Amino acid sequence: MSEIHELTVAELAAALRARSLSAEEAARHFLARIERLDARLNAFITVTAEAALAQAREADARLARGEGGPLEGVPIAHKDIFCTRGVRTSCGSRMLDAFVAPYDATVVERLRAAGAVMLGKTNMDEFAMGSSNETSFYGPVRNPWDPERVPGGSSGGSAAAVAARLVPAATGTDTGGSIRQPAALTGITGLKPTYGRVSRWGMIAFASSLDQGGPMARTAEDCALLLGAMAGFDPRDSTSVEAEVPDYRAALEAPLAGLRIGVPREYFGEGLDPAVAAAVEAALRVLEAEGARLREISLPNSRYAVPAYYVIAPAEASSNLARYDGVRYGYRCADPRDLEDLYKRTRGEGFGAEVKRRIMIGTYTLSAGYYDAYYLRAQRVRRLIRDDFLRAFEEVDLIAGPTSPTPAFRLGEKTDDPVAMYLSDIYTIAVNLAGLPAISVPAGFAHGLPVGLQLIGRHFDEARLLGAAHRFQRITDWHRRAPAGLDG
Ligand SMILES: NC(=O)C[C@H](N)C(=O)O
Repeated sequence: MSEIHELTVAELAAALRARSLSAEEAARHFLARIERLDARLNAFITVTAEAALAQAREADARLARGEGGPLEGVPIAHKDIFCTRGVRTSCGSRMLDAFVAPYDATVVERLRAAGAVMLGKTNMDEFAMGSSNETSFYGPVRNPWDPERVPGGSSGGSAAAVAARLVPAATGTDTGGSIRQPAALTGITGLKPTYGRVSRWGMIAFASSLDQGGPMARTAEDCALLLGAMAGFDPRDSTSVEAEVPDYRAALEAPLAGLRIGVPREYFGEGLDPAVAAAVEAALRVLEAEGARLREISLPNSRYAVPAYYVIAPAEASSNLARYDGVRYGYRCADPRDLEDLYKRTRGEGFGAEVKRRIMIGTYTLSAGYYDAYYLRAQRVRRLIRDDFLRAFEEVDLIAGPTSPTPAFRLGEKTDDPVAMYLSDIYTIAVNLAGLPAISVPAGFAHGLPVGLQLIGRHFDEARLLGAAHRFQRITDWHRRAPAGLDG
């Protein structure tokens, strides 16, 4: 058997079920790796070693009785945006540095019920606002492929942990690209499900009409396994959809032959690194050689996606983050003079610069006199963007293009230029505005750094997305490449 940390979730689950490996052994192996390597990466905010070993022993007992769920004994990590009962849930912010969640998020509960063992909580941009993990109160995460570079964000800790084989899979959330962009920049696979597919209950809110949790792992097959456990209706989330959860794993072997793939002209324009374009084009040729039929399409409103998002997401954020007032829970400033002083200093000291910027933008665009000019117009643009996709999906089954316009950039490179940072999500944001599912799959290298191919599907067509990604991974080995130098 190969080294434990080289096994995929599917392989680990099979080895555990066959009892050629115990859940306790697996947990100890990954915990030791985290202990040895994470000081360099900063991928974890909290490691829950003792609880993990206790969960692993329970999994072993169930496996010994021939019981247990599909992920029984498989170690995972949760982005620190998911509430975990009795465990700090910081959302990457000083505001929640001391917050211990009183309950588990639905995603946490479901993965636990499927048998997964939680090793800890991963680092992230503060309140998921960022594309580089540099806005975290706990410091930046480093990219395992090059420690001078960012892993992407906001689920950068989950991405780095999976890429460095500190854990075989992790959860992430994606509001404008936060699963797919870090997956692309670290050479792993990440799926953003359809809005409403996965419950947002217990997932700390950033922009509620866009936020969606999803799996991050090395392979599409593993993402299928995780999504199967995470997805489904939840009466506690009014936006979760009452639609049956298909057997994603069973749908993996659907052939690529005959699949109609649209390639948007707008995704290959200005700002795209030519080396990234070359890798993505080569990946498209691979799909074509397998029988997929490529055709150029147009998504004419693409260029309005980033501006519309940066009106809508901050507006929702300013409303969601109003709850952090020093009264109910979270950070409270010392010795407030009166209520106003309590509010001002709590929020002034508890939030970082990027979060404050978004709260101010959102408050501005929602204020009387500006609401129609900004918020309402952005909502109309959102509809046009969604219509572009729906029209395209009358002619094609999937849409393919780059996930990110560049590979991983250097730490500090974009921190003084928010617009440059926001443009990292130029190909991912429209998908959230339209509520569609999309996956990023490793598709080669540019300047020695991983490149992601993005596949976008129709609403609730995750099975087809995962199938196409899986077939691609059967004939390529980009997803098997591991960053060098970590174990040296
Ligand atoms: N949360 C996300 O999906 C990331 C996006 N870059 C943002 O800062 O809003």
